[in-house]
Amino acid sequence: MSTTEVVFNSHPFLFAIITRETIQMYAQAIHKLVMDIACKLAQGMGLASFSFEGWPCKFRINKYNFSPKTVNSSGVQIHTDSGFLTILQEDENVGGLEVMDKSGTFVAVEPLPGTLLVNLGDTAKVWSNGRLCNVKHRVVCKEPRTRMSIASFLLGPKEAKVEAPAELVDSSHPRLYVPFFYLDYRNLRISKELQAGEALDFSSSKKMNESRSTEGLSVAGMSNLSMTSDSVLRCTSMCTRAAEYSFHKG
Ligand SMILES: O=C(O)CCC(=O)C(=O)O
Ligand SMILES: [Fe+2]
Repeated sequence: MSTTEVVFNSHPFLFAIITRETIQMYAQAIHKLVMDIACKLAQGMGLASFSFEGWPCKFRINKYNFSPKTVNSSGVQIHTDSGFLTILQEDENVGGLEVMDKSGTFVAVEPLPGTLLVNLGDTAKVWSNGRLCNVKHRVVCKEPRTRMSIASFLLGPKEAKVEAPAELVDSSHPRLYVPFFYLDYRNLRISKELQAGEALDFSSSKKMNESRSTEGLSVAGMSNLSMTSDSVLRCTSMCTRAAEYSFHKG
């Protein structure tokens, strides 16, 4: 049976309170859940045999150093997640997460102990040819208390391009996005400071046709960009990445 290999990158203080075994168990359980949900989404779109095996996952522990001075300011600025799907384990006591609804209004997500929150990212929108929606969200400091959250991400494929499977493309659903490599897309979001899904325009088939450009637009937009940490842009000094773990089936 394969195991989940966990690559650690942790703040030293965490090891005092969380053991390696606990982290490994969490990673295994959340990996299974992430894959189950992704497969069910694919099944729901008639793609029962689509496999997300090998798509990288990671989870991150966020620590928000909220204080009386930071009330009403931004903990994490508006963004979409770049990957396929995210499972959020919110702080059970301290709220602050807000998601944007269809009308563009931010709605607060109140803490609900014992629950997990699932949201979809840019990769899901491209992969589903626009059927699944990426969700804009942010974190605002509501009260002067330290806030912790765990965000687990199913990212995009490493070797293959992000693209809608042929079954989701036909004459009434033309391909909305020119296929691209996930890492190129993440780098583009960072370098252009377009963290709320706008970077998808660089791969939009419609925009490319309008500008009578070809695939070159995505290549020009997405190549030769160096990789940096996307926490640099999204997080304020209030939010630190206390730990990050990458995991995959090995
Ligand atoms: O801390 C939260 O509730 C949200 C974190 C988040 O949106 C992210 O890490 O992408
Ligand atoms: Fe997020």
